[in-house]
Parts: sequence; C-alpha cells; structure tokens
Amino acid sequence: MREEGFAGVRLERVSKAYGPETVVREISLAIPQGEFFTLLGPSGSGKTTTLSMIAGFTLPSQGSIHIDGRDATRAPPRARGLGMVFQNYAIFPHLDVFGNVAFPLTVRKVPKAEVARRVAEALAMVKLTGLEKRFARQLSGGQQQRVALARAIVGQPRVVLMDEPLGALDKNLRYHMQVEIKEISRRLGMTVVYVTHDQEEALTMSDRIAIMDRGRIAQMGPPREVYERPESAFVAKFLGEANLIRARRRDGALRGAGAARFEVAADRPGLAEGQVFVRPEKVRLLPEGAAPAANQVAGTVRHTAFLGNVVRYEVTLPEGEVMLCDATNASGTVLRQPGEPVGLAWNAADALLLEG
Ligand SMILES: Nc1ncnc2c1ncn2[C@@H]1O[C@H](COP(=O)(O)OP(=O)(O)OP(=O)(O)O)[C@@H](O)[C@H]1O
Repeated sequence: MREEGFAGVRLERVSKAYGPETVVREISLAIPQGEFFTLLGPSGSGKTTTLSMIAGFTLPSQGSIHIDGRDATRAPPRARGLGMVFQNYAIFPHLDVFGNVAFPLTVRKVPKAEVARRVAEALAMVKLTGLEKRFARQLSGGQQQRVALARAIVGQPRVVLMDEPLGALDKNLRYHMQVEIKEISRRLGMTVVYVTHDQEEALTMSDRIAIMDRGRIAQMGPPREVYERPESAFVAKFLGEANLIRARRRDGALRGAGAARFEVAADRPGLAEGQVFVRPEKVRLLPEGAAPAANQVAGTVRHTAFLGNVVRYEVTLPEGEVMLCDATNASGTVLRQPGEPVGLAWNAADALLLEG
C-alpha cells in the first residue's frame, strides 16, 4: 500500500521488548528520501535493534515501519529493497571481489551483461577498479570495506542501512571513508540510516542525528543544532566536551560559581535552578582576573593540556566545580601555569540553561 507524500523511511511508535526488558521505546521518526540520518548513542541504547527492525531481521513488539510509502512492518528483509553494510565487512571469503559485488544481482538473476556493467560502475565508485579477481584475504581492511559498500549500492537501492561500517578501520582511513560514503550517497540520492557510537563521525556525515538514550530518542536534529543547542545534560555531554555549571535563580538572576551572574540564550524563567551549559571552545581566558560582569567567573588553573590546535585549560571555580576552556593556540599566546588565578568569560548567546 503506497502512502501519499512520503518516500523514505518512517517509524511510527516502534517498540521492542525482550521479555520484561523494553530496549526500544516508542520511537517515531520520518527520514525523507535522500537524507543521511544517523542513530547515535552509547552502547546498549538500542541503535542496532532499531536498525535491525528497519532491515526486517527483528520484528517490532509494537508500532509500524514504512519504507518508500509501503507498510513494511512484517515484510521479510529481502522484500524491503534495502542495501546493507555492517561492521567487520562480512564479505564472502569464497568469492572474489567481482563475485562479492555481483552477488545481490546474481541472486536476482539479472542478465550477465548487465551484472558486468553494474559491478564495474559500483567498483569505479568505490575506487576498486582493477581488483576484481582478488579475494578477501588479499585486501586491506579499507578495501574490504569498500567491497561491502559496493555490494550494498550495486542494486541501486533507495535506502541503505549501515551499522558501524567503519568501526574496524584506523583513524585516517576512517575519515577518508566517511567522506567517500557521504559523497556516494549524495551522488546517488540514497537515503542512509547510519548507526555509530562515534560522535565526531555522526557530526561529520549526517544531515540529521537522533541521539539515543536507553531506548528513547533524547534529541533529533541537524548536527550543528544538537551540538550547539542540546536540550539535556545527557545530549550535551554525549556530543563532545561540555561545561555544566550549577546555577540558582536569586532575585530574578541566575547565579553560581562564587555568586557570578549568568545570562543565557533563551532563558527559562520558570526554572529555579539548573545547569548552565557552554562548550569549552566558547570560553575565553581573560587577561586579568574576572571582572564583575555577567558570564565571567574567577578560578585557578588546575591543569593544562596541549592539544595542538588548542590549549585546554582545566580551571577550578570557587565551589570546586571544574570548567574547561579551549584557547586557540595563536602565535604569541602566553600559556598559563597550574596554580595561576585566571578569569573565564563567554557570551550569553553561547550559553543555555539545562535542567538537572
Ligand atoms: N536478542 C536479544 N535478546 C535480549 N536482549 C537483547 C537482544 N538484542 C539486544 N538486546 C538488548 O537490547 C539492548 C539494546 O541493544 P542494541 O544492540 O540495540 O544497542 P546498541 O545501542 O546498538 O549498542 P552497541 O553500540 O553496543 O551495539 C541491550 O541492552 C541489549 O543487551
């Protein structure tokens, strides 16, 4: 049954329980055709289970799944028309590169000449032309991963599912493959549902990210939005380093860290106390100690770490809280030493008040 108006992948209040344990709770989402959508979350948060329900390997306990306008909730995996790439490549050891990539076509009995043409195209796309006769054991990890990718796209599926496909690769190759996967998916206009626990990977590749926490979607949005505008301390901390400074409302103003006054973007006057969130790269070191202006705190350098492009300062605030400040390593910057008093400042536009 085709639904009006929505190509892509849609989940409607999907849950999965194993015995008494519910591991995915009422997830609803709509991934439009052509979107690169990532499920990001800590281990055990339900990412793989969700992807597996979209793939058809796991049946939802409740809810429905729609692919390309059709109710696919109970359709067998092969009827869903999806491409898939999983961790550890899982390319067939008894087939050469050509055989591996041709596999989805040969099982569908596609004519030989067309198989040859489409395999050649897919291999060109992942830059493996010339390696058709090699077997898995004669390929590097990255090359095996490309074979898996070529196999997933050779049937020209509209939707491709990927579960930690780059998990086994080293950092450089990982980055290279991230760019390549993103580029290929854009060129082919594919919808990609991607699972990772690597926040940098999610930020780099995705059009939208859903951050999962114990079977639920904690927040969903474009990378920049979820990074800069987290709605909870969980999301703030999961997506990189976050300062979360305790604050209470007194006489209409937010105060904390030695009575410093805080101003935030989009204040929530109904919240009597909470945590002020600001990313370390938005925090500046003041030339002298803190002046009595809003969003300035006085502290003592506890530790410094040279990270190459930035110097990370850990600064202890009056009540013992620790704040991180990533100062750019511009030439001529004088490093502050542990034990030195410093002031820290940030803009209200870069700060949020979160519950908790
Ligand atoms: N077949 C199963 N039977 C019982 N429990 C399961 C089964 N599969 C998964 N679970 C549980 O469901 C929860 C979610 O698992 P899932 O694999 O979806 O998490 P994940 O976010 O993908 O984690 P990871 O990043 O470690 O792969 C976990 O607590 C897991 O133990």
